[in-house]
Amino acid sequence: EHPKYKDPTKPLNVRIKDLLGRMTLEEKIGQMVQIERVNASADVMKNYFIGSVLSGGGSGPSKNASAKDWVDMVNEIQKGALSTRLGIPMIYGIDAVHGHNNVYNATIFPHNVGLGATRDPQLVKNIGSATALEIRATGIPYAFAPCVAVCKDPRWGRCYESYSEDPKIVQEMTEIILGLQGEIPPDSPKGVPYVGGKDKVAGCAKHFVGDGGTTKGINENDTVIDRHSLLSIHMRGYYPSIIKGIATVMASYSSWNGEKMHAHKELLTDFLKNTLNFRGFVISDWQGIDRITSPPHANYTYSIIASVTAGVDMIMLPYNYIEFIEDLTYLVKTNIIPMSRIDDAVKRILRVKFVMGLFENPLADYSLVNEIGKKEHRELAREAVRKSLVLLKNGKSTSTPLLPLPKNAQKILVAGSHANNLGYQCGGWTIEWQGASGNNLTSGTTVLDAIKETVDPKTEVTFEEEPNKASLQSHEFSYGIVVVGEYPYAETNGDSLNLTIPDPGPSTITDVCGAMKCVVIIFSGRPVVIEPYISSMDALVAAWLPGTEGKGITDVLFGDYDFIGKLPQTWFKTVDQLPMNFGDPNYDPLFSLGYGLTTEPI
Ligand SMILES: OC[C@@H]1[C@@H](O)[C@H](O)[C@@H](O)c2nc(-c3ccccc3)cn21
Repeated sequence: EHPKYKDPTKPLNVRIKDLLGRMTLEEKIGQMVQIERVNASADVMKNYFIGSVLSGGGSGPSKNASAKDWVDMVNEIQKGALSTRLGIPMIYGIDAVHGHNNVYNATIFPHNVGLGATRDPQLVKNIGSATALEIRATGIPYAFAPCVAVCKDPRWGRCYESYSEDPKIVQEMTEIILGLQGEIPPDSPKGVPYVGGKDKVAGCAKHFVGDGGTTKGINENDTVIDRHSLLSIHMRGYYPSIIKGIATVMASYSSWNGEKMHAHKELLTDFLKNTLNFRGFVISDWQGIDRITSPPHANYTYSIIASVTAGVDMIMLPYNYIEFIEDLTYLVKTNIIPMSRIDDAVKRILRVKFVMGLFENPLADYSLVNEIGKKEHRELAREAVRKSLVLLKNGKSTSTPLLPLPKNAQKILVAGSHANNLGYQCGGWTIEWQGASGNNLTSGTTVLDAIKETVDPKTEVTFEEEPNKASLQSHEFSYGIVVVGEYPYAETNGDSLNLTIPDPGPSTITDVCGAMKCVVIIFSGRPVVIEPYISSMDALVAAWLPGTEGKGITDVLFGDYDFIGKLPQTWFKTVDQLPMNFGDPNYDPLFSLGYGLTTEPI
C-alpha cells in the first residue's frame, strides 16, 4: 500500500503523523543527528538513519570543485539516506552567508555589515534569491543564514556577520529570507516554515539569542542584560523571521546572564516555540552541546540532557554520532528524556522536510549549474557594493572635494596591502572558513583590476603595495588611491580589543597622503581605529568586506554612481569608549550611526 507520508496530496500533519507512527526510536534519533560530510558515507547514512549532513567552513568535495562535483557528492550521501527502511531524505546544510562562499567561482556578495549600510531591503531580498539559485546549483537545499545578530560591540570577531547595531535595520534585512526561501503566501499559517520550491532553500536565523551582545564582544561569551533589553534588541530579528516562515533557528554558543543558550529551556521552548509559535526546528551550533560544559564535552550525558530537554531538535555534532546515538537512546529508554520530547523534535524536522518538498525531490540534477557566478548575479553584487560604500570624508575643506575622481588623470598611484588581493577583499567565510589571501582563491575583480578597467587608457596607473618614501617624492601623481584594512578572519579569530589596522596599513596611509592628494579605502568587518590618520587624508571610504565585484567600488569612486551608503555601526574615536551605541548617554562618536556623505553625480 502507498503509505500516506509518501503522498504529497495529503495534508502536512497527516504525513507527519503517519511517518512518525512508523518510526523506531533508532530512526527517530537518527533524524536529530547532523554530521559533517567527511564522515557521511552512504553506509553511515543507511546504518545510523542520519537525518542531516553539513559542510563546515571550507569543506567540499575537492579544491575548486565544480557545481557538478558538488551535486554528485550530495546525491551520493542522499542515496544512502534513501536506502533506509522508510526512505526519509537527509537535508544537507552549508554556510552560504555572503553568496555561496564555499564554492569556487560563486558570486561573493558584501558581508552583512555592508548590506546594512545599503539600507535597501529589496536589494537584500534579491541577493537572497540569487544566492538560493547558486546553492541549489550545487544540489544543496539548506543554508545557515541569515545571521540576525545585533552587533553592539565592534570588538566582536563576528560583527561583520551582523547587519547593524540598530535592531530596526536587522529587522528590515530579514527580507533576505523571502529571497532565500521564497515569498510566503499570505494565508500561510504564522510560524510554520515555508520554502517555495526547487530554486529556493531552507534558511536559518542565527544565533539565538544575544550572540551580538556579549561582554566586550568576546565571542561565545556572556550577554549580561535585562529581559526587556534582550527582547527589544537581540530578539528583534526573530519576530519578522518567524512571520516570514523561517525554517530553522540556530542556538547561540553564548550565554544570557550566565545561562548557556544551548541549555535555555525558557527561551528555546517556552518563548521561541510556545510564545512566538515557531514550528520549524532548532539546530545546535557545531559542538554547541559539548560547549555547555567547561571544558567542553566534560559531561556529554549532561550536555545531551540539557540541550535536548531545553528544546534543541537537531544536533550539529558533527563527528561523534555513535556516542551521541548511544547516549540519547539510553536517556530515552531510562525515561530521563521523555519520548514526547523526541517526537516533538522529529515532527519539527519532518515538517521542514515535507514543506520544502524534499520527499518529492530528494536528488538534485545539473539543471542549475550555470547559476554559479553568473553575470546577472555579479551585477547584483556590484550594485550591492556600490550601495554599501560609506563616504566618511571628501576634501580637506568642503570647498575642495576630491571625489569623484577624474578618469583622465595623467598619472595615478594605487597603493596598499588590500588593493590587489581578492581574498582580503572578501574576508572570512570565503572558500576557507577563515578566508584567504591572494587572487587565485576564486574568480573576481580586485580594486586594482577595476581601476585599470575604469580609467582612460592614456592614464598611467602605478601599483605599489607598500610604496617606499623615495619613490613617492620623485613622481608627479595626480592622486593616490590607498586600499588597506583588516586581514580575513572568522569567529573568535576576529575578536580584537585594540581594533587597529594591522601594519603596514597606517604607514602606507601616512606616506602616500603625505606626498599627494589621496583617497583611503578601508576593507574591514567593522569600524577600526582611523582617527589619528584622518587629518592627512583628502578622502576616506569605508568599504567593509565587498566580495568579488570590485567594480562596484570604482563605479562610485569615479562618479558613475553616487555614494549613498550610511554607517550601520557607530564609528568610535578610541576603543576605550566601547561599548558605545547610538542613543547612549555621552554618545561621542567619530562618525555617528547613519552618517554618510554623498557626491553629486557627474
Ligand atoms: O559552519 C557551521 C557553523 C556555523 O553555521 C555557525 O554560524 C558558526 O558559529 C560555526 N562555528 C563552527 C565551528 C567553530 C569552531 C570550530 C569548527 C567549527 C561551525 N559553525
